[in-house]
Amino acid sequence: MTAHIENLDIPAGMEITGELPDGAEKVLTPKALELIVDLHRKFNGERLGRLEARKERQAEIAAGKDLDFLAETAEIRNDPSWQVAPPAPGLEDRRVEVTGPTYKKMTINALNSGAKVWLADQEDANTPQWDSVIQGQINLLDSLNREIDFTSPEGKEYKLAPDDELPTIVVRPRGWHMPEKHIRIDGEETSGSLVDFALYFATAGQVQIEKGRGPYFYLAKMESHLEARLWNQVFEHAEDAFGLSRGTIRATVLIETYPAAFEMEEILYELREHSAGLNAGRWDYIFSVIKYYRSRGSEFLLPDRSDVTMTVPFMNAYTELLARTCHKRGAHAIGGMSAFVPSKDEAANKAAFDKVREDKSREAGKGFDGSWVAHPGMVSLCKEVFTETLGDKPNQIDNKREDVNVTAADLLDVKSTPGSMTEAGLRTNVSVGIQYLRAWLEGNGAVAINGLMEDAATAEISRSQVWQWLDAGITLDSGEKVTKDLVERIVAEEVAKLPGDDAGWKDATDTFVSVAIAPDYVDFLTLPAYARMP
Ligand SMILES: CC(=O)SCCNC(=O)CCNC(=O)[C@H](O)C(C)(C)COP(=O)(O)OP(=O)(O)OC[C@H]1O[C@@H](n2cnc3c(N)ncnc32)[C@H](O)[C@@H]1OP(=O)(O)O
Ligand SMILES: O=CC(=O)O
Repeated sequence: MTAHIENLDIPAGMEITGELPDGAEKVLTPKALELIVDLHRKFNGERLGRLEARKERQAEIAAGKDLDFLAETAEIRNDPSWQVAPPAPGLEDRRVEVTGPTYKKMTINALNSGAKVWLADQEDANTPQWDSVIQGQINLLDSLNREIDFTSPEGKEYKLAPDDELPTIVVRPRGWHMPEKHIRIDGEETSGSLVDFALYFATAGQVQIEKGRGPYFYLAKMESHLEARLWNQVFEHAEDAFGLSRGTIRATVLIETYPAAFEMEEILYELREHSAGLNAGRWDYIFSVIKYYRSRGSEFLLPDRSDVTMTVPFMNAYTELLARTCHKRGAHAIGGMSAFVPSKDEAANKAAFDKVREDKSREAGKGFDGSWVAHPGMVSLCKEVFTETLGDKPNQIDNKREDVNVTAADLLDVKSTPGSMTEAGLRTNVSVGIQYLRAWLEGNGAVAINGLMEDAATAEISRSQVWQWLDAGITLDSGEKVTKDLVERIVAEEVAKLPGDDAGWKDATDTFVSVAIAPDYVDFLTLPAYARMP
């Protein structure tokens, strides 16, 4: 690590703190830094306003109002005339998308995976550790310039496949809620979203344009079409600032919050010139369902995390509506993440592949145009399954799914979810949550635990479920009522089972307990965790 800050051309009003990795000047260019300043001054106030609006909506739900399709935007939904832009170059065929963080080795492995798209993640599979934020941008730029290679400590060499075999890169910046504490402007903390967007857009994004593709993004955790409008304004501003034509930037929006499921059409509409469709972000969606209805009693209590599958009524309804909405508007519908990853154990490996096959087949049958896998080992399987449905066609946007008629009541039908609330489920939530948080605090945003990919979204489910069960004082299958004492006892017992001494688990345990047991629900566990990060 070398501090290069004194060598950077830092615009007036900007302050950068924290050490920088070698090569940082390649991405912290004057144009990129000026864009960050510009975007911050123009849009940060609105971003903070949108975050306040989230709190107001949450308070309305807590007071008994239900989410519903918006009356004020009915005209947009009822207007059959509008469509989103046709797919941009490199985004026509998205039958398999591999996701993963932008660490150097994983960048090369993801790009060599044979997927059609790589979701280069600066969000849930990553941590906002300052070094990772900047190094990830360097890796993206270096890979486009074919200046990336890696040698493992064991001497294994990693090199990029030829250009025409590489997937299209789609970057997922941090969500609107995350700050970037190492860059301040006019004395104010900046937005992680705007920093990630601007650094990529101004550097690697411009190389993408030269190569005939573009700066493409996945937009995470949005809660309303007004948040999508804000992104659209950011895109227009950036395109104008760089003299680019409208629609050069493209964005696929993750529908992964409960309120956003009621505004899918409006979100497509707001971004229509920049839209590259929607994705069914299932894990964050479950987290958001718990978050929004956490205090609304037994109708909104979810059973064990493992019981909340894609076939339960409220999850089925949301994915049906997503496929229908996208295809009605000429947009791609992209499926979500099956969390099963390959295993060295033969039986577990077969079970993982069977589960992923089943999941991807169901999505292809619903009309999705492609889907996500968490691991390069699953790329061929997903490609094969979607090809069974798509054949040579790049997508199935022509499958309009006019048979789908999902109502607000269907989306809200949480009470029909079969399953039970068990002590084993509580223990898993505690153990997995703490193990994940330790990895996160040490700078690793995604890990495999018990054969499942765990990232920030799945950890949010675990800690939210503990909070909800405790708040509701539910009785477990064991006959025990969930109380603060019980959770604390289970935390101690589960930590004792983990390898190493308890001291090594202290930060993660404290963070978990602070969000799982606190009387006031914390909106994102990554916020207190980020506060613990240097
Ligand atoms: C809810 C959501 O938001 S989902 C999207 C966000 N989440 C993600 O993107 C998770 C992505 N997946 C991962 O990070 C990883 O697959 C993990 C952490 C779950 C498992 O990783 P590992 O424990 O390294 O798995 P494993 O040992 O089987 O990996 C085998 C090889 O594949 C590589 N690999 C595994 N997953 C990925 C990936 N997603 N991208 C690139 N390379 C990968 C590993 O680096 C390793 O490479 P090597 O053999 O050259 O050393
Ligand atoms: O971001 C994806 C999800 O499933 O959550």
